[in-house]
Amino acid sequence: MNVAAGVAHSETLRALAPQPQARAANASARVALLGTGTVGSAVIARLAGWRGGALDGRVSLVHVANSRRAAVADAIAPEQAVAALAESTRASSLDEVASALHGDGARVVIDATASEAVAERHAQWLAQGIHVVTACKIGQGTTLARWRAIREACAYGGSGYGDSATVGAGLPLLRSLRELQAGGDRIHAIAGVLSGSLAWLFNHYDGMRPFSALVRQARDAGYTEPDPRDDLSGEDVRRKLLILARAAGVALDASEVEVASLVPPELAILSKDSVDAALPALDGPLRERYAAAYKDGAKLRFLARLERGEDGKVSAKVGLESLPGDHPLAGGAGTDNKVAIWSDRYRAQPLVIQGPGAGAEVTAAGLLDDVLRLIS
Ligand SMILES: NC(=O)C1=CN([C@@H]2O[C@H](COP(=O)(O)OP(=O)(O)OC[C@H]3O[C@@H](n4cnc5c(N)ncnc54)[C@H](O)[C@@H]3O)[C@@H](O)[C@H]2O)C=CC1
Ligand SMILES: N[C@@H](CC=O)C(=O)O
Repeated sequence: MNVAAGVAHSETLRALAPQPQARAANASARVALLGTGTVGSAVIARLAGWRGGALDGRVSLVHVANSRRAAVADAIAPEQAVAALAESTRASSLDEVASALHGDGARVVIDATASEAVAERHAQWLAQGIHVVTACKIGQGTTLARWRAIREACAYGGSGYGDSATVGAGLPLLRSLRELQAGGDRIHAIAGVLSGSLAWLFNHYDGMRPFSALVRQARDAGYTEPDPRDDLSGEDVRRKLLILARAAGVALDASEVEVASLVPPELAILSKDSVDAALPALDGPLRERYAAAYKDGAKLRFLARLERGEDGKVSAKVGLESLPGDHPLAGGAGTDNKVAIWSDRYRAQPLVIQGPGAGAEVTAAGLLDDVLRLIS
């Protein structure tokens, strides 16, 4: 187990980095938005809502793309972005993002996709001095090599990585972990509900309505991943736990997280298009889990746990647990994430952070907060 790998040679890299291009102080930041689905559309709507207010003019949308098309212009009015994209005949190409951003002002890519191909580019953009703000966890929450490449590219390019939306949909989780450590604390343990969709499902499931019907409802409300099996399998929570662990100084590998999936094998093997019809495969096993918990007066909660012993040994696991009804982590409503953090100063009573952990609007707000922080 590697602990506290951190950013070994970031200082050296920063010294070698090209000086960021001088940019006009009053220029709007140039922003490329990748993804116009649930989260990307909410980013566009929030930008449109800035019109006429204090934040008007802080950013210019210069590139808006989904997986098929892109609209590129010197300033795309957010109100026109959806129509501009629909009318565009330009094919979406990740190769064109950096050139579209060229010009005065800070440059930012907002990743509102769930795309491996986009995540693979994060480090390249960062190394070019382009800030990356992401809702997608595939950048920092998969391999250690990619996580390290992102850290090193930030140091090299003098750029920033906005990741608040990757865990807790913008809740001040990563920020708090970083601030505790900046103040000299060592993080001892983290435990809690990290999935907004699974929180919503287990807050609503009463053993009567089929669990699969609730999964469809959570998907339609925009809480699940594009493929809800990414939530139900625990993979999304594993990624979030990896992001938290790495931010807490634990260079955890994905294989070191024990994951108990809720997806039965017959559902796991299907193509994405066949998933909806097969969701009822979830119903029987979850009815049984619910009945057993109910008999004991317990509540089902999908939890992530990370513990670091004094000797540096780390254990990490993700899965459904049956908690006593009055357990502190059993509380919350809707899509609430609820996360307890133990550190040097919070030894006996943890710091607890709770709030909505999924949904387009909170996620878009988290992304744009990061953009504003990075360009100011
Ligand atoms: N829905 C939520 O509550 C939250 C979602 N997230 C993350 O936000 C991301 C987006 O989620 P949704 O909006 O729900 O997904 P979605 O499936 O609604 O939208 C994804 C968008 O990405 C686009 N896309 C895919 N590949 C692309 C490429 N190469 N270039 C440009 N665009 C590309 C698609 O065309 C689509 O417009 C995911 O990574 C998810 O984990 C994070 C926090 C909360
Ligand atoms: N699908 C995710 C969305 C936010 O990251 C979740 O359910 O938490």
